[in-house]
Amino acid sequence: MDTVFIEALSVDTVIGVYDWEKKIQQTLLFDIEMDTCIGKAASTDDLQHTLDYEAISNRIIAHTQNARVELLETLVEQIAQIILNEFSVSRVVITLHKPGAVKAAKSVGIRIVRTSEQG
Ligand SMILES: Nc1nc2c(c(=O)[nH]1)N=C([C@H](O)[C@@H](O)CO)CN2
Repeated sequence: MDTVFIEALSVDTVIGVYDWEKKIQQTLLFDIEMDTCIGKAASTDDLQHTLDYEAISNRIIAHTQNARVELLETLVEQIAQIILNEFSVSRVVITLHKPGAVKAAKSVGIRIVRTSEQG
C-alpha cells in the first residue's frame, strides 16, 4: 500500500466552544495520510490515476472555512467522511491540530483513522 499525504495544511476559521472564540479566526493544521496505490499513475504519468492532493486540500480548506462547529471532533469527522466519499479513498488518517488552544502546549488536537467500510 502507498500513501498520498498532506502535511500541516493551514486553515483559518471560526471554531471553539467558548463565546469569545465565535468572534475570532483561529488557525488549524491538518496532517492527512490516504492509502492508495500509485502504480497506475506512475506507469501512465497521469494525474487522473491518483489522488490529487491539491484538489483534496482545496476541498478541505473550503469546508473548514464554512464549517462553524464548536469541537475539533465534529470537524475532523466531517473531513474524514468527505475524503472517503468524494475521493475514493479506502483508509484515511487525519491529525487535526489547534496550535493556539493551550498556551503551554506546542499543539493539541485529535487523531482519527477511518475506513470506507465504517460507513
Ligand atoms: N477534545 C476537545 N477538547 C477541547 C476542545 C475540542 O474541540 N475538543 N475545544 C476547546 C476549546 O474550544 C478551546 O480550544 C479553547 O481554547 C477546549 N477543549
